[in-house]
Amino acid sequence: MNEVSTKKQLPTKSDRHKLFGSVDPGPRTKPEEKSEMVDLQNTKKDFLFELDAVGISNVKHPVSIQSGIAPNKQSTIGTFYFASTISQDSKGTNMSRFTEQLQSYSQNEFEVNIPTLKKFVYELHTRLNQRDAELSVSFPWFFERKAPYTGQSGMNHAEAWMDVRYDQDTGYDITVGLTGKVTTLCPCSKEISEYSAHNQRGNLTMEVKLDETFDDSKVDWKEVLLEAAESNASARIHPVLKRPDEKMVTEQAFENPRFVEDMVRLVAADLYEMEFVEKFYVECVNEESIHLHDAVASITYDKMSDK
Ligand SMILES: Nc1nc2c(ncn2[C@@H]2O[C@H](COP(=O)(O)OP(=O)(O)OP(=O)(O)O)[C@@H](O)[C@H]2O)c(=O)[nH]1
Repeated sequence: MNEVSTKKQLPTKSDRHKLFGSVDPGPRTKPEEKSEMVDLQNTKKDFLFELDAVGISNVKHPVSIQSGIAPNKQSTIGTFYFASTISQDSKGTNMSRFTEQLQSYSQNEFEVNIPTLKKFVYELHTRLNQRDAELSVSFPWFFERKAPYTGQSGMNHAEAWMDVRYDQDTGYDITVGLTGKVTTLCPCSKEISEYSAHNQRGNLTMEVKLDETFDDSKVDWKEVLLEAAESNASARIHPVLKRPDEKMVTEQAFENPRFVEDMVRLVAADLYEMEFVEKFYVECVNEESIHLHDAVASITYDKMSDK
């Protein structure tokens, strides 16, 4: 017996598009050459207010970073924000210039470090014809971590970011930050219980304004901030722990109980002692294991005015 073919005979692709609502192009009345197009963005009038910032955000781009901890050079994904102020008499910024500028840095691997980002924002302010320009980039930073007893290693990561501004009147302003995770063991629980103590994963966020002499080819600020968080915690977090390691971190956490307030104050003290830090913000958010909610504490401190 012959098989009956059941294959559908479909309309052509262009007929299918029409079937689903596509229409032929209408008459063309507006110019297609750039030189003849209206340039709304560059209209000059009194537009009522100057704006603090106009730009683009959530721009993903591959970048490379240097790290004080292995792997010392790594590729990662940067999420960028670019902006500048605009004057009261400018209708809009030229948004294509932000991504044009980014593309000009991507020809060779875009290594995000302080000198490169300073050069980037300086050129951006010139390209935009504005008195300032700002760039923020955040990225996952990976670092090798060895287990405390067996030395078995694995890869941890933290979220890091850099914010670099240039203003032709005031110069550069550089802020860096990091959110790292730590173990915290509750001091209250330890104190009141016959045995054990609940503990949680703490998210430590530090943001610092760097002084202008800071040289990121000599000091890795990511490593320094991570150490400030971890060295003050109940215990560090590890990707690989064998039993002798687990025993060590469990006992270490019990020997070093911390409230969120303790974490913030201890990390603040470390940042206060760092010569290259001018201002800082520290926040600890503990994902409580005995609650559905988190415990939080934070501090903002300006070392220049000592408050
Ligand atoms: N200012 C402004 N631009 C927008 C907005 N939304 C989209 N655009 C952008 O407008 C851009 C095109 O404008 P411009 O960058 O000024 O283009 P252009 O005038 O050809 O650029 P230049 O040659 O550098 O002057 C596109 O990249 C769009 O992303 C908005 O809300 N405000």
